[in-house]
Amino acid sequence: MAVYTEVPDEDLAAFLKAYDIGEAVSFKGIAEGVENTNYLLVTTKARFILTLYEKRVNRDDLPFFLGLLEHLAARGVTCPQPVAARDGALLSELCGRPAALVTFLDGVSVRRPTPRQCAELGRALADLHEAAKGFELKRPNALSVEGWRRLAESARGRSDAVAPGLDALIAAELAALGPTFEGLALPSGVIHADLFPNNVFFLGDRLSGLIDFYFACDDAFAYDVAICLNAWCFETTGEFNVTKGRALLDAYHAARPLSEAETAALPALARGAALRFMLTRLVDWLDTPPGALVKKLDPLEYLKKLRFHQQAAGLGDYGWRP
Ligand SMILES: Nc1ncnc2c1ncn2[C@@H]1O[C@H](COP(=O)(O)OP(=O)(O)OP(=O)(O)O)[C@@H](O)[C@H]1O
Ligand SMILES: N[C@@H](CCO)C(=O)O
Repeated sequence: MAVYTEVPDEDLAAFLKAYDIGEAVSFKGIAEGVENTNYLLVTTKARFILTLYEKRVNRDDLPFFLGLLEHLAARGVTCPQPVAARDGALLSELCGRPAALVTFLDGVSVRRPTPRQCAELGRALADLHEAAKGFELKRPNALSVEGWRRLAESARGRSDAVAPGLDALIAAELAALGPTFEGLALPSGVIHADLFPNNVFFLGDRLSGLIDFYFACDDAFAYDVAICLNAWCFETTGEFNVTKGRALLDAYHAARPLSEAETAALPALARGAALRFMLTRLVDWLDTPPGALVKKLDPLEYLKKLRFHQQAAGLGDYGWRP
């Protein structure tokens, strides 16, 4: 579930008065997602997604996210477009939360992507990196090394209950990866930073849209590639699928060639990306009260990926060469 905030009918009606989007025909909470509250709103004119921004989204970041969607849509990326109220505002307030309406995208997300779909994703990621160039707002990555250290601190003394030895492993990874990440000087710009299969829509094998830009930030493009390798190219059994990895990297590289420095950094970036998602999942796992109506994501899935990257000797283990 991700309906943290129930919107009473009268509040919705008052909210909609500010928009010129027709009369509401239906309004339903969307079960998927873990971060924000999302509703599907159908009006006499079109379908929309109404998002109420919850705990992890900082209100000050919303102009970045909504402005980015406008910038990308104007450059041919199929992503939700913010809908302005009559007074031109993209951001509003509903039930005490910041709220925005965006356009509805057609398509379905896939659970087990095929190599063909990994290739589509690779190309779309490269196009996204190119299209975001020139976006004037900046947002540092709050979940880079400093963020990992904060998460590790919050889990310290509790993580061994999730997996024996996890506290020590996290400390060792931070010591090994921290300086590497802080010293990276790779081509950077706006990255999505959470482009998991549930945030990508397909119509058949054709990628039809990208959603959920609420972790987007300025960071190394190759780090975004590494996040996607983790999210798209491992099997549910925990093995890295070299065919999917090759498909994703070939397609990305064809659209935005990776430099030598970027390719050399990929294994370390993938290891850092695995640590990042393991940590956010771990802290959510530890802090979510039993019985809370939210789907907890398994930190151990990312521990397995992290172990794969720890043992990888180089790009050869990913089955790819530029
Ligand atoms: N513009 C859109 N068009 C169509 N469906 C959408 C759109 N935005 C969101 N959805 C639907 O709502 C669901 C949740 O959205 P989203 O992924 O943005 O939520 P979230 O809480 O930020 O999730 P998470 O961070 O866990 O991925 C999506 O899986 C999708 O089904
Ligand atoms: N994509 C994230 C959750 C949403 O931010 C994960 O799978 O851990």
